[in-house]
Amino acid sequence: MFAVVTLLIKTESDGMTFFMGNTSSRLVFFDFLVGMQSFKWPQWLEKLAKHLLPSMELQEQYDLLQQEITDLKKQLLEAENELRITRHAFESQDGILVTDANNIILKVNSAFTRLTGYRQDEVLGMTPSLLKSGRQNADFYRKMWTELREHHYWQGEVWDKRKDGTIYPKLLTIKAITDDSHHVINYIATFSDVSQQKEAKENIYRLAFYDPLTQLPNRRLLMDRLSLALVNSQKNKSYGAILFIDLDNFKTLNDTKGHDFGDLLLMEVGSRLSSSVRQSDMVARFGGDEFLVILEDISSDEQIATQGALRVAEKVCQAIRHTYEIKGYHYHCTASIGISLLSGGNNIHEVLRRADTAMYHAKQTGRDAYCLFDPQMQAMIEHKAGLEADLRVAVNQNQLLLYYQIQVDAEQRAYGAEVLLRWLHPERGLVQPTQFISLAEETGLILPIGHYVLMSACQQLKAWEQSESTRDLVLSVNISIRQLCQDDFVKQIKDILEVTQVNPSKLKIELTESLVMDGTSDNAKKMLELQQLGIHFAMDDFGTGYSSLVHLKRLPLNQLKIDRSFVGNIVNNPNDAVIVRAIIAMAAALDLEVIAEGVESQEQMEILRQYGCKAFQGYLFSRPLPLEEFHGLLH
Ligand SMILES: Nc1nc2c(ncn2[C@@H]2O[C@@H]3COP(=O)(O)O[C@H]4[C@@H](O)[C@H](n5cnc6c(=O)[nH]c(N)nc65)O[C@@H]4COP(=O)(O)O[C@H]3[C@H]2O)c(=O)[nH]1
Repeated sequence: MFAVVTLLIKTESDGMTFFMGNTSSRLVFFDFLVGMQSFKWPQWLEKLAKHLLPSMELQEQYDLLQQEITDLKKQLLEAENELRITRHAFESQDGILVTDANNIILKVNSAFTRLTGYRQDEVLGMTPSLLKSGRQNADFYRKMWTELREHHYWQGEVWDKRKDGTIYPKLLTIKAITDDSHHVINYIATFSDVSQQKEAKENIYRLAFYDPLTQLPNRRLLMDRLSLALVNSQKNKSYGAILFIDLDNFKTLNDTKGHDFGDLLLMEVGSRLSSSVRQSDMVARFGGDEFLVILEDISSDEQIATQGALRVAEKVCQAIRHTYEIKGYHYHCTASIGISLLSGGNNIHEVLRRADTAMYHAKQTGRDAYCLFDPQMQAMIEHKAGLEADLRVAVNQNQLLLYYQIQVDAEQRAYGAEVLLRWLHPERGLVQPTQFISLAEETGLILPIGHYVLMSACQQLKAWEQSESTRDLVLSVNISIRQLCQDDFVKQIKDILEVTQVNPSKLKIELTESLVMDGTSDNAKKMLELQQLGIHFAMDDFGTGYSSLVHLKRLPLNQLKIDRSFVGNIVNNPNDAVIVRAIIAMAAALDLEVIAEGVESQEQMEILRQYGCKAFQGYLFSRPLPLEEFHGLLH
């Protein structure tokens, strides 16, 4: 019963070695070294059993063996499948590197070669450190190995170097393989090149946090950094500052030279700002033509911090002031800067509001200036905000009144009047236009106000047609450049003329010199169209702006209005007298009428008359009056 048989069978097809051992009981053991494919088990087993086993036991042993073999075949097929899966997995898209316990490379897959540039034969026997780029320090690797020792697993991003020297980021996973006694026998590292994902992520980040035009941090990133700066300021007990920078007259540049030109200027301003401050300071584009600089940790002394911030503001002003060369043009640009100190107690919106207020103040003081926030400014801003709210109500509640100031000829006969607006405020009383017109312009309220004035003036002209004494009067109406810039301005005037049925030649529109000169040729076209209807145009405050003859010739004007600052000095200041004389001569040469405003004395009138001036307006004849009083003046 105890027959010991050892068989060694080799198949030609698979090169398989197959041992069959002790068959004395049911014990049969097989040792498979390699998988096998086609083997006719039942036939050879039958033959084998016949030779080896006593006949009486033949059937029993045969059945047993057959069962064993069937199980074995099943296991073999399973192992074979697993092997196939492992082979496919090893040849995946991810690089795979297998080392022994000493980190010596045993095997790499073809993706490894594709990703690193190294063939298997070049790396066998080496350690993975040949892939190091040097971007991670020793501490990084120390932590990695600690984790591998403790958890047998590590994953992270690593910058490695390819065979050609290029450095790339990869996502690396390392697993330690252990034997039954928990000793590490291998390390398997899998990795993928994450350059593209990283690049995509960076692009998304750039889009979300950087301004695409200037490449500077945008408002969102700035707000993050500003809140951090406030936290740091509190922690370090030191003062920082923000500079709120707004370019002067940027809109005019954009309108006249086009957006391309404006974009190039913004890019250049951005780079000048960056080079005017320390690397650690942040320059951001806040929006449009507004930039913001955060200066952190200037000093723990408020006075010194203030001085520091003012010095930077001066430097920034200077940098912006240098001439720009854009598309072959030499362009001059300035900025208004508001400064607000950063200290721990403030909140982000408060700091921004203060800087904005100070910037506004810098603009008011004549631009190309910087200004440190002080609480009085706040009061001024609040007053302005109150005025603005009231002005909105004023438009709807008919608190705006038209006053009329007479205009006379050389014989002091009334030939017309200028309409001047007054605001009858329920609490403040009569408010002069100098106190609310620029606010109305800033807020856009000038559009409904201006329309109301024009409509009322035309209605008045129509009413004057009824009376002999007023029938021939011409009414001058001030127009803001914002009104003229409206696309439908011509239509608005035509509609008013249509509704009121007034003679257009009785209406004169007054425009300020500097504003018209700044405007686009579109404005000149609109003026021409209106002039063709019969409307007249006067240039107000003449002599105080650019006084460019070229522009003057291009505009469809009928009258120049000599500014009252020259008229006021005509008696005592020979320079002003010369200017007035020149204006009158020039108007004659250009075939334009001329009127002197602000005539307060007989002496002034005499001199003006001698110079050839034929029309006059001023307190000498009358102050601006309400309609009733103006009528009284005519009779
Ligand atoms: N010192 C002195 N001043 C004299 C004399 N004669 C007249 N004035 C003042 O000079 C200003 C002349 O108006 P402006 O140059 O068009 O300057 C106007 C005009 O630019 C603006 N404005 C007034 N009404 C309107 C309006 O309806 N629309 C627009 N857009 N602006 C207006 O407000 C400015 C100021 O208007 P007012 O305060 O009424 O001031 C008026 C008038 O009261 C004089 O002999 N001496």
